Amino acid sequence: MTQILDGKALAKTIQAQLTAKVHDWTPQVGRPPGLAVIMVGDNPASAAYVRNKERACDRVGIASFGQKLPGDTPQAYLEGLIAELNADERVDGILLQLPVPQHINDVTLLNTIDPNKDADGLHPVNLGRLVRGEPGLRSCTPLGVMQLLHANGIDIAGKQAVVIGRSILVGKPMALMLLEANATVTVAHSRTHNLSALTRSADIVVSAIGRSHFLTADHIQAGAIVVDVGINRIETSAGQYRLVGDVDYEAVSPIASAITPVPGGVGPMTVTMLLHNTVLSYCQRMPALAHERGTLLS
Ligand SMILES: Nc1nc(=O)c2c([nH]1)NC[C@@H]1CN(c3ccc(C(=O)N[C@@H](CCC(=O)O)C(=O)O)cc3)C=[N+]21
Ligand SMILES: [Mg+2]
Repeated sequence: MTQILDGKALAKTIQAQLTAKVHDWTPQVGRPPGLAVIMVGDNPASAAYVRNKERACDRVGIASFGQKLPGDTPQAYLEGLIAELNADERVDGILLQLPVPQHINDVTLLNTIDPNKDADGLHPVNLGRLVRGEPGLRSCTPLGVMQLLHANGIDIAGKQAVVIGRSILVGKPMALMLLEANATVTVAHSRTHNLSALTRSADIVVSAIGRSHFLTADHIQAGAIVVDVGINRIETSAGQYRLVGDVDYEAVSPIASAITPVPGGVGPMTVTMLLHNTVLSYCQRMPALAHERGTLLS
């Protein structure tokens, strides 16, 4: 029997734990944790994600300081806004929703976010902490994948893991987290030769490429663990949109020993780890909660 790695269910459990802690801590601190999501332009997929994130904040008791800005907002305005949010005591987490419009330099902006409020874990300081194996804020999607594997009792140490995709948001931090958990990690990407031979030798395959039905039965060895980070919208024959991952689920799931569905796998975990990072940052910034640090995901 293939184990379905149910991200929706785990997200619900972790969000309930976070809710209880936020409920206890808000009176102690005198304010709830706060998250500011900055969205520039009106990409409909981004708008849907941002709405999801705000609804999840509401459920958990995190205050939202969302900013939806027009697509022609100047770089200097965004730098000023981030400086304000860095200085705002009510804000524990800041996230710049990606992608941003062409005229915006996202790297420059991400580098101006206070590393201790960097809810996405994309600041060089937090990436450096991850490389060194130090505690810090970590990229939400790979952190969510690690939680999902851990909560389902999947042993990582000594396994061959192949991560497909090398983005700074997913592929690179994913490889580092698997390495930290003692996997033997290979990072594959669009220039990799003979990908299917490589993935067929893997015990764990994480796909983060963004192409629907890319990973087929030919790519997977029997008993492998398959994690699908892809979020692709495809048009159905009825003219509607359906969310699918990178993995041909029907073909791959009978071969795998464990697999994440899309939707309901990695996506809900990403949102939950964003909430987690915001609460972690709150905990680390508030002296009243000093004794609680390190208890969050245990
Ligand atoms: N700075 C930044 N950080 C991000 O973490 C970030 C980003 N920019 N830009 C876009 C991607 C995408 N992303 C998702 C979050 C939740 C779901 C999610 O909740 N998915 C649900 C379904 C959602 C639906 O039905 O539309 C699921 O898979 O079950 C998906 C994708 C975060 N991203
Ligand atoms: Mg890539």
